[in-house]
Amino acid sequence: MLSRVPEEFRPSSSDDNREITALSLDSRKIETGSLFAALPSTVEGGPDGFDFIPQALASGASAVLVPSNRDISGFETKVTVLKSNNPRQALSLLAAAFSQKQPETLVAITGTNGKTSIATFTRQIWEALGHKAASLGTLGIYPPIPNAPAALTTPDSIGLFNSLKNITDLGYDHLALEASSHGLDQYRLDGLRLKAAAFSNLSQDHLDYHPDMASYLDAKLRLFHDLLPVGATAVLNADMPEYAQITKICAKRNHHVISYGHNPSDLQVIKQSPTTEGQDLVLSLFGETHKLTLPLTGSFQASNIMAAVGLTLASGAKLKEILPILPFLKGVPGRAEKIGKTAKGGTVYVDFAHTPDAVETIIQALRPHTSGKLSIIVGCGGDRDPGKRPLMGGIADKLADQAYITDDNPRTEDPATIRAQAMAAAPNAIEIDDRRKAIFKAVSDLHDGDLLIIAGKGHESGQIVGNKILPFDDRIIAKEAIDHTLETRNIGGPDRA
Ligand SMILES: CC(=O)N[C@H]1[C@@H](OP(=O)(O)OP(=O)(O)OC[C@H]2O[C@@H](n3ccc(=O)[nH]c3=O)[C@H](O)[C@@H]2O)O[C@H](CO)[C@@H](O)[C@@H]1O[C@H](C)C(=O)N[C@@H](C)C(=O)N[C@H](CCC(=O)O)C(=O)O
Ligand SMILES: Nc1ncnc2c1ncn2[C@@H]1O[C@H](COP(=O)(O)OP(=O)(O)OP(=O)(O)O)[C@@H](O)[C@H]1O
Ligand SMILES: N[C@H](CCC[C@H](N)C(=O)O)C(=O)O
Ligand SMILES: [Mg+2]
Repeated sequence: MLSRVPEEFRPSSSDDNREITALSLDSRKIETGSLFAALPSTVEGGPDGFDFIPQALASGASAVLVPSNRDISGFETKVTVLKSNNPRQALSLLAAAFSQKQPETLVAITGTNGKTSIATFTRQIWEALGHKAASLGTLGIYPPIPNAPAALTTPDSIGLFNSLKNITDLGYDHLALEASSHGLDQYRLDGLRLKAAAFSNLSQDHLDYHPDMASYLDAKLRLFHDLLPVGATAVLNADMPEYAQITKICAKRNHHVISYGHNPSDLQVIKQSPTTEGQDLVLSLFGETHKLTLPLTGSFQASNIMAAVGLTLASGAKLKEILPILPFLKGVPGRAEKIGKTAKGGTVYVDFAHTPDAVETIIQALRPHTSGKLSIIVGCGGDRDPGKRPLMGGIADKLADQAYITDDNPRTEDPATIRAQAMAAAPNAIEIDDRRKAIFKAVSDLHDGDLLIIAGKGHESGQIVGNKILPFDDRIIAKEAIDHTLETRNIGGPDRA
């Protein structure tokens, strides 16, 4: 019988004694005895999973999940048929039922920027408190585990719930995961048993997928509307223009709200003073003043840390236990990560800013650490929101002393066209097609006290060109470029440095 299938999805005929052994949403990856979820594409004109049912059956599928409105007369007698008005959501609930196990303390973070940072800091705080904790998102699963799904920030529901089981089986009972807007919109996370959820901020991204900013926000709000259980904790950025709107949803769901930010809030950043190694903070935490030294560069990291404090409080930790941990937090790979100094004394950072707001944020965050000029390398991803390109180019050009426009991940688009769209709003920028050349040029242009931000790819270890991923790591190339300045100095003598 379909023992692991929740009652609501079982077919009405009860003489079905086939067991479903696994789930799949891809007809090319069917194992014998599995259920094939025949999902319509999320993109207009994309392939329809329904058309691949014959292929799935030929590969040994013993059941299919189909949209309720589809005509199944062709294969009804050959196979168990499950129907749903919302097959993507049904698949997630099935995946949750199949995997069963989830870490006891599970929190999710949504927002345009900051999800990875907040998930990482949350994990670090839990670890320091002695919990076996993990994070899941753009950086994959950390600590790494076998058979982790690759590539997406929020994996597909089958991969996600399978990972939650594996994480739990390995003894991790605390997990912070990233909830992307695609993931929420495609119901990849339905079925999570969340203790808390955070919303970091909203700014333009992904308008290639969401029709407009309102739909983008709606996708993110699903986390609070639909997924965070009644009575659980919502950690909300009080600086967001949408803050009042989100708190209304939370009030309806009887969520306990912990607010954070620079505006009056439970976890309020009152003052930030940049230091050579990070920043000094004055905080008002539930009305009490605290001073804190953070070893992290970038004013935005203070907000991300307050969000992580909110999430760890929501999971039962006490403020007095959390505060002593904060001065020892480590930076997040590829986020405002300092790479080194050139022979002439310029400093190089790598950052994952790939939205207009993040480009602005990182320039403003690192400006106080520059005694000379600040330059930035910016590129824009192909097959992603083209509306971001002139905005990113324009902000870089306006706010930095020198912007360099180069390639990011062109994917299947023409890189020259992408660069031209960014250059259109960046009259003073220098265009260099090859990213490696751009890094070498920008690094060699640095003088004493200057600072360079290499933005867009952060931790990424490859460059996606067409359908290939070519090895490329900004941090490695930046080191090579820095070393080149040091070698050139050694060869030419100090007077040429
Ligand atoms: C645009 C998008 O989000 N697409 C996601 C969506 O794919 P889809 O269902 O639309 O796929 P499709 O190719 O149109 O095919 C339709 C169906 O037919 C099936 N099919 C297709 C061909 C075949 O031979 N056999 C077969 O069964 C497919 O498996 C699929 O179920 O559902 C799939 C399963 O969950 C995802 O893997 C896929 O992510 C693609 C690969 C992707 O690149 N997504 C990116 C944009 C994404 O999700 N990014 C977010 C944002 C990160 C951030 O915050 O910045 C993320 O969470 O990573
Ligand atoms: N709180 C914040 N406010 C504004 N910008 C931020 C904030 N936190 C991080 N950033 C910027 O966004 C970049 C990406 O940060 P992070 O990886 O934490 O975000 P993310 O939401 O996980 O991104 P993605 O959507 O790609 O998963 C950082 O490198 C930084 O430039
Ligand atoms: N999670 C982000 C990553 C973008 C990284 C950037 N390097 C790009 O390729 O645009 C996205 O899928 O939009
Ligand atoms: Mg992320």
